[in-house]
Amino acid sequence: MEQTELVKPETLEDLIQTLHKLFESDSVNVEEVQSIMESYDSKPHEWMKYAEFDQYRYTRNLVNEGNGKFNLMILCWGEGHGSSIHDHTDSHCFLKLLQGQLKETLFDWPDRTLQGGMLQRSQQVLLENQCAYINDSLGLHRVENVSHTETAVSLHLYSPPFQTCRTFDQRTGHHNSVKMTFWSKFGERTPYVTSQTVF
Ligand SMILES: N[C@@H](CS(=O)O)C(=O)O
Ligand SMILES: [Fe+2]
Repeated sequence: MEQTELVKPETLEDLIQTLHKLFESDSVNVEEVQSIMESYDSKPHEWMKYAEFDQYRYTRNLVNEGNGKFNLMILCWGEGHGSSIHDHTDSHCFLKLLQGQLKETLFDWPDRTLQGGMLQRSQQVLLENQCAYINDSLGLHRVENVSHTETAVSLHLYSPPFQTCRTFDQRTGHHNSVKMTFWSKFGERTPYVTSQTVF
């Protein structure tokens, strides 16, 4: 895999332009994308306009559609908000902390002989500017803002983009397919739909 000459992105806009370049080719260099995302030092004034919080659950705010190659979005987590255990629909998933901390719990895929619930494999707490990576071949995850006093904001890149994923019941391993919605797109609130994903 050829290495692209990577300059540290000073602004969120620089990061987006660099990501467009990295995704021009059809093969994704995971290490390159992860390091370029990690190298951007979060500046709240650059992403504040996308940061919308909801009282009950984390919000997903679309920032850029990556020339169709990826979706870049900002997720805002109120105190104690967390996701279900879920997959990523065979896409690459990069998760960078812009503010606060998030706990990621990795799970093995449930198998038929599931006794005593899905196997929790590992946990990590992601700190500001750190970037994690997952894809379905690595497993499933649950992501939580476990703080009772601080919110968290994270930057996510999914390639290829996807609109549905599967959530898993930790006790039984049974899964449901869910549609994933955006709270806002490009800084504008999306119209409220009753079938908002409780994700
Ligand atoms: N993959 C989740 C967010 S996460 O942090 O797992 C989503 O796109 O809503
Ligand atoms: Fe996820």
